Amino acid sequence: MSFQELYNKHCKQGHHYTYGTAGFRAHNSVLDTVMFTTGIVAVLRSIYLKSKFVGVMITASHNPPEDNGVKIVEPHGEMLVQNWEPIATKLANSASAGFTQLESALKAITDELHIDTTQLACITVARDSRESGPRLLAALRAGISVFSNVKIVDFELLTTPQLHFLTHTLNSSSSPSTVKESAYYDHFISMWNQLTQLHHVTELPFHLTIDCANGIGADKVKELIAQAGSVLASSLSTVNGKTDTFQLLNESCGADFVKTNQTFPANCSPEPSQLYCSFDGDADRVVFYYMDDKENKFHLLDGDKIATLLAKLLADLLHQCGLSDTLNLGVVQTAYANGSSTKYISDDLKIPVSCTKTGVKHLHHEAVSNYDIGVYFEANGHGTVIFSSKFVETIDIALQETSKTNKNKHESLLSLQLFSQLINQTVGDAISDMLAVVATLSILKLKPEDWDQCYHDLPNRLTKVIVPDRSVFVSTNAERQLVSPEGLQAKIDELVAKYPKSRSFVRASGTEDAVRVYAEADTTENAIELATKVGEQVKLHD
Ligand SMILES: CC(=O)N[C@H]1[C@@H](OP(=O)(O)O)O[C@H](CO)[C@@H](O)[C@@H]1O
Ligand SMILES: [Mg+2]
Repeated sequence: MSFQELYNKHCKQGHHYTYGTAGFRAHNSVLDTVMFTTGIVAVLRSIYLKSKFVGVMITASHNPPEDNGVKIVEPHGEMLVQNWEPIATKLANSASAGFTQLESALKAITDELHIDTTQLACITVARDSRESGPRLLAALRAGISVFSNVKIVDFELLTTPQLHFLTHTLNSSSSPSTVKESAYYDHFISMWNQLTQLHHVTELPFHLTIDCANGIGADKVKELIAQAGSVLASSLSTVNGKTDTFQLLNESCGADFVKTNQTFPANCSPEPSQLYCSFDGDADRVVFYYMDDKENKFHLLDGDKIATLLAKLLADLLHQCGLSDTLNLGVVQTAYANGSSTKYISDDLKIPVSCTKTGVKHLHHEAVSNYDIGVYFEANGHGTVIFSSKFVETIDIALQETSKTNKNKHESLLSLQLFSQLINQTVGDAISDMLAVVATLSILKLKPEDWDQCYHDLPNRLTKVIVPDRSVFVSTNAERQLVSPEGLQAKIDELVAKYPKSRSFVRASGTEDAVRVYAEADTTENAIELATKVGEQVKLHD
């Protein structure tokens, strides 16, 4: 089919698209056009990067089942570079205006970036378990097929982090055609086995129940457990694993549900002191929780608690190897991190903390730019740890120089090395993060309550306000202050001054048509009251 025939078959006019916090996301019925143009963008990006594999993931993560979305993965597994987001947006909105507009926008981009569209493009694609996935994949493939010299590796159903990992693996491999999904399980199981054997872990200090949000993570974590040894198989079980009942995706379960409602998901019968975790719809985020044995209350162990647990272990290991002054460790958070966690990291752990804008692409960038070991997590459980090339070289050399007779140092160096590979460094990964947390708790012999003791969360509230035009809410200072609408920040400051230990900020969501209000204070009542009052001010200023 010609370019125009493909366009006519898959594209509709009239919808306005924006590449948001995590790519394009909307109701599936309006997404065919943007799938088509994202196929084109991925081809251009691959050619621009000299035929490296570029990934395209079709998912809408924690959104409702009828939504879907698409995001582009860079060759080494990062999110699409930010200066290409306007290109993706421009092509989508040109296609939405008409075929001639799309054709001329494409020509302008290829001319400006000197892209020769006859060169080879290499693309990896995958989708989550949503019902609209196959139809949207067809639109994406149609966009890719506008170009004649393309190699596509279709991994079919994957979690988002699996696609990131496999795209990176393909680009690093001397024989890409041999890279299969199994490379993911082989790698993480091998690292888990080596790390836990080094520390003589023969059983976990708890049973872990994994809520899979009825999403793609269910099939994939079951595959991992089936292939892993008996330690995991005997201590891990899954609930909410119905990937084939589309309408159940994220329904009363999953990381977003648990974090927002601060309660157990459906189909989970909690037992005191056992550990639980929830994935989101595409398994790139995870939160943990448990029920205490005194009051049988729900306790959330969110992204902040994960970050502090991992940062503490890594800081201790660095100290044991005598490398604390050579390799710098830092934690990256967003404004949504609980104030108590930030205080604990800087005052008690004495580890530097930075704050960035919402969205893992921002945290990742900050971690890579500043630290040899960069621990970054959003409070909602998105995150990972990245390790610099200096870290890799330093540990390699130290391992060669340290004799095995210096058992403690040798073991700490090896632990750091294995840990850096047990974590999926390309992007936050619910499965890999879960393994890292479980390994840490098992090595340190911590029960859920012990982990929770490091600091106590300040009571907080996150709410949404629907406004006619969220684009008027412009923020600065890592989204902690508003510059527009005029006068609103002063009102927020006035309100915050009235509550002890309080903090509040407002920002436009990048994934939903809403403005988010966050508030924390000394008591739950005060946090709720502050969030409500700030929300009222937002409504007055829209
Ligand atoms: C407060 C919050 O949780 N925001 C989420 C949400 O972004 P918003 O831009 O706030 O809609 O979705 C993002 C993508 O999944 C995630 O990275 C981010 O943390
Ligand atoms: Mg997700």
